[in-house]
Amino acid sequence: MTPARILIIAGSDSGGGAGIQADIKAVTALQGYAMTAVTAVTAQNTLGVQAVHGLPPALIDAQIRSVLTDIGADCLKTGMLHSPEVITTVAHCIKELASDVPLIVDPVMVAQSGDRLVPQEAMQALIEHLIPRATLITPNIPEAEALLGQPIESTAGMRDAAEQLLCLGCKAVLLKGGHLRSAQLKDVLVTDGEHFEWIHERIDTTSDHGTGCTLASAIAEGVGRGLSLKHAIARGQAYLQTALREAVPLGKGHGPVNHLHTITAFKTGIIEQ
Ligand SMILES: Nc1ncnc2c1ncn2[C@@H]1O[C@H](COP(=O)(O)OP(=O)(O)O)[C@@H](O)[C@H]1O
Ligand SMILES: Cc1ncc(COP(=O)(O)O)c(N)n1
Repeated sequence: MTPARILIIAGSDSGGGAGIQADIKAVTALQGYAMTAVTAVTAQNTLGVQAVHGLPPALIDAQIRSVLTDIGADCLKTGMLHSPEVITTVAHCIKELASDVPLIVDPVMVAQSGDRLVPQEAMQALIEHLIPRATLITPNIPEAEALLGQPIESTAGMRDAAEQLLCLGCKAVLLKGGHLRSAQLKDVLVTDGEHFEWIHERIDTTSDHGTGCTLASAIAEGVGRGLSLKHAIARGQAYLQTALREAVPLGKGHGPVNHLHTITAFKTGIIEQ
């Protein structure tokens, strides 16, 4: 089977739990082919973000161009885009080279640790240049609040907020409710004419670093292999929930999920452990 070609445009997490590293693991574990345009390098671990260095827009453009003019892509996924210039560069480049390719935008702003990764002014550029082109945006609650400029205080307000986000011009919104302190977690999908909800029991774990990146990349792999959006999200959710349940504690803070739980060859003894 030819794997789905997924181009990930996002930042690096030295700790390996979020960002590009989580994206590559999720796409690979789901049998897709992961390619990357690195936007920024972060010094980051399970405790927080110690340093951020954004790469020049021209180098980001060159990476996207290099991949798309040779290998091509079945789905694009964006994560940390650290400045308005980076956002306009990415938007122009994919308009020129991949105008028909589905685009999943994860509007990353803040790491799980609470450290800011993207300045507030980048939000406006995202609204103007990238969100109207998106097949799906996947904000968490703080990101949705920043995009809308209003608070979302309970799961009851999530559908209304997702519908308002849809008015920004994307084709669909998956609003993730992990940050609401509820026992049950709700994620809401709104498209033009359709509304759907996923409800999960909250797993009691500190291994929740990179959940948003992992979910968006798993969805990108599903869309890239030709699944419907709803099917790709359901499959991505199933993958992430098992990755949360099977996580092994690493580090002193918020550790990574277990991205590689899909690999059963070790368990069956086909490959020596
Ligand atoms: N402790 C948990 N138990 C079960 N699902 C979780 C848990 N934490 C996060 N999730 C799921 O992970 C996904 C992303 O979570 P969220 O925290 O809302 O976004 P982000 O990781 O982008 O901050 C959502 O589908 C959410 O339901
Ligand atoms: C480079 C990079 N990109 C994105 C995130 C968001 O991760 P989380 O899913 O923990 O909010 C991160 N911590 N680092």
